[in-house]
Amino acid sequence: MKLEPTFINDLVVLNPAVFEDERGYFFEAYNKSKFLDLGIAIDFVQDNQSFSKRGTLRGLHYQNPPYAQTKLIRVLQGEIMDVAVDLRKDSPTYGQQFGIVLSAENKKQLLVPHGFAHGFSVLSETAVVLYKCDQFYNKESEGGIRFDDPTLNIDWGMDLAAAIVSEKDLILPHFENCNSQF
Ligand SMILES: Cc1cn([C@H]2C[C@H](O)[C@@H](COP(=O)(O)OP(=O)(O)O[C@H]3O[C@H](C)C(=O)[C@H](O)[C@H]3O)O2)c(=O)[nH]c1=O
Repeated sequence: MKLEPTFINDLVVLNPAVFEDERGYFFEAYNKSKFLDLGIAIDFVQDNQSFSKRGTLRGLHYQNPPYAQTKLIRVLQGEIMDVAVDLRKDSPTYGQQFGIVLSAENKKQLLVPHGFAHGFSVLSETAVVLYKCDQFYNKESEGGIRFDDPTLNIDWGMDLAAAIVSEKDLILPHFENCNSQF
């Protein structure tokens, strides 16, 4: 497992050691001891999995403290544009975003710490996304930002006019009005 820092502190990409042979491949997606060796001391408590059709856009979501979540995101099938936005008010990269293509093919994982809004768009026919969380779901603490916020101007890698978005996500506030408490 190799850790690839990004320009945003604590937001990192993880690249697994993949063992391939004539049968296919094997890799350790999570190993607590190896994560500790990389300086990542996280106790995950919940695994989430979602299936989405091409053009689906989920997010941007976060949970406010004390239910803030670190998420370790990977793609089991298909390809997504995964995006995290830094909401930490004291961060030098506050309001800045990082996007990366995660796919079953590249096997990359994105570790999104507390203090970020997270979302993804589906670039393949379908996508199965699995993400580990270090805090349980808490609906009351949920917050979010519109995926098409003009200030963030996120490139989701797709035509937003055709985005498949939940009712809930269509009424999320803009960045400047979000209720983030980080
Ligand atoms: C997140 C979550 C949801 N639910 C229930 C609540 C709803 O009845 C149903 C669908 O939830 P929602 O529409 O919020 O699912 P997504 O839009 O995929 O939400 C996720 O989207 C982006 C990508 C994220 O990063 C968040 O982890 C998460 O908010 O599952 C649960 O029971 N447990 C959970 O942890």
